[in-house]
Amino acid sequence: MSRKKAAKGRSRTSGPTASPKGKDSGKSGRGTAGTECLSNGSVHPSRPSLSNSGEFYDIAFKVMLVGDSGVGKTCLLVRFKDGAFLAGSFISTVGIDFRNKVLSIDGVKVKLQIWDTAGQERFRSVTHAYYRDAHALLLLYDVTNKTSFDNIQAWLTEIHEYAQQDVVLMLLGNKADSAHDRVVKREEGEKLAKEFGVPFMETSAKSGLNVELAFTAVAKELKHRSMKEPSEPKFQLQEYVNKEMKTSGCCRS
Ligand SMILES: Nc1nc2c(ncn2[C@@H]2O[C@H](COP(=O)(O)OP(=O)(O)OP(=O)(O)O)[C@@H](O)[C@H]2O)c(=O)[nH]1
Ligand SMILES: [Mg+2]
Repeated sequence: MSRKKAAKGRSRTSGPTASPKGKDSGKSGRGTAGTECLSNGSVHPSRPSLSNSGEFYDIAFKVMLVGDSGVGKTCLLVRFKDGAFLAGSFISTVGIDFRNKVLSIDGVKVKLQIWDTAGQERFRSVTHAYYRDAHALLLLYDVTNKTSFDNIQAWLTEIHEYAQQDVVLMLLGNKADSAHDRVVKREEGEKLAKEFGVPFMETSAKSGLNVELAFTAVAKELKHRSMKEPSEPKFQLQEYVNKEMKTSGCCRS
């Protein structure tokens, strides 16, 4: 539905042509009446639109989950969307999928269309096509997997190559619940994020730690960017996250 509208407004290039296999992808046409495209590509209706799940929303954005295979992208999305954890055997994502969720941000209904990408190398060319359409990227590593952390720099290079220049980016160290298996300290994540000027926090799809916060923070940033009055101060994503964040450690809350 709004995907095509949003893609039209992109400053660099058009959106992906591959047909998504997300839950709501089959239904289209509703929710586009009365919409206008902002220069940043968000769909900003002049009156509320109806999402395919039947919820009204005022503004819509695309968020993409990226990172190595197995870091927990699908689990993070399922936790956020359904409040559940996908325990048991790991089923690697094939290609790309999306789910929608409408959040209420400062009285505005913000629809996030969240794209869950496959982390496996063989699907990279598929996911590259979707980067340019994303308003925000959540880049994940797994705190129990050093390689996934070491690969963050390569992911950032890829993001700079394929995503919009002004894309909202956040680094997430997932599986923070796995204290015994942890090999990447929170401080290492913080240091890397600072080096690249990216907001950071640790999450757990298993316990739910900071999952809602990660998506809410991104939604707030996107909403502020597109609806902010010129006199309003810029939204400080990392500051907001620091204030709201819960940590997995013993001593910070
Ligand atoms: N302990 C713990 N395990 C997790 C967490 N998130 C995911 N997992 C486990 O990690 C494995 C991989 O999770 P997925 O969400 O499927 O990983 P993915 O990043 O989507 O992987 P691809 O689809 O291959 O890119 C699964 O066995 C999950 O149960 C978490 O926060 N904590
Ligand atoms: Mg997956």
